[in-house]
Amino acid sequence: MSTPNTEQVLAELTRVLEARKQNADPKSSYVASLHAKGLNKILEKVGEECTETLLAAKDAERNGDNQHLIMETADLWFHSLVMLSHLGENADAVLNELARRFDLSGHAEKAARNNQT
Ligand SMILES: N=c1c2ncn([C@@H]3O[C@H](COP(=O)(O)OP(=O)(O)OP(=O)(O)O)[C@@H](O)[C@H]3O)c2ncn1[C@@H]1O[C@H](COP(=O)(O)O)[C@@H](O)[C@H]1O
Repeated sequence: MSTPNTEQVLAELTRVLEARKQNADPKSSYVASLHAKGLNKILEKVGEECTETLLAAKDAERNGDNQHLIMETADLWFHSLVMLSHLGENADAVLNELARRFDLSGHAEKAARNNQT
């Protein structure tokens, strides 16, 4: 099987996450078990994975091996997608927001945000 592209991976994961949220038994599905435990548990996992990712990045800088960092970042992305799903959103909303920012400098975007407040 060829390596799936970014769009295919996010689309398939989004489909599976939605199906697990709707139909799955928390005893057999980790995703369903997170939804059953509620938002605070999901946020706890996002926070944990965020910290683990930061530590893995520092290790990667020290030892030149990015493999652990990639695993931790995958955990962080996955739990962030479960968080979005729990709140009725999905990866498309984030991808659309990133697409909206194409060709917009980070400095200009930040200035526009500050002018809104
Ligand atoms: N991508 C993932 C994925 N990444 C990480 N994880 C799980 O996330 C958990 C977090 O890791 P931890 O080491 O923090 O787990 P833990 O210590 O057991 O967790 P806690 O006791 O602290 O809650 C592990 O159980 C991982 O297996 C994932 N679980 C599921 N998926 C995807 O979601 C789909 C649906 O999963 P199920 O709902 O389990 O069928 C799967 O087919 C995958 O595509």
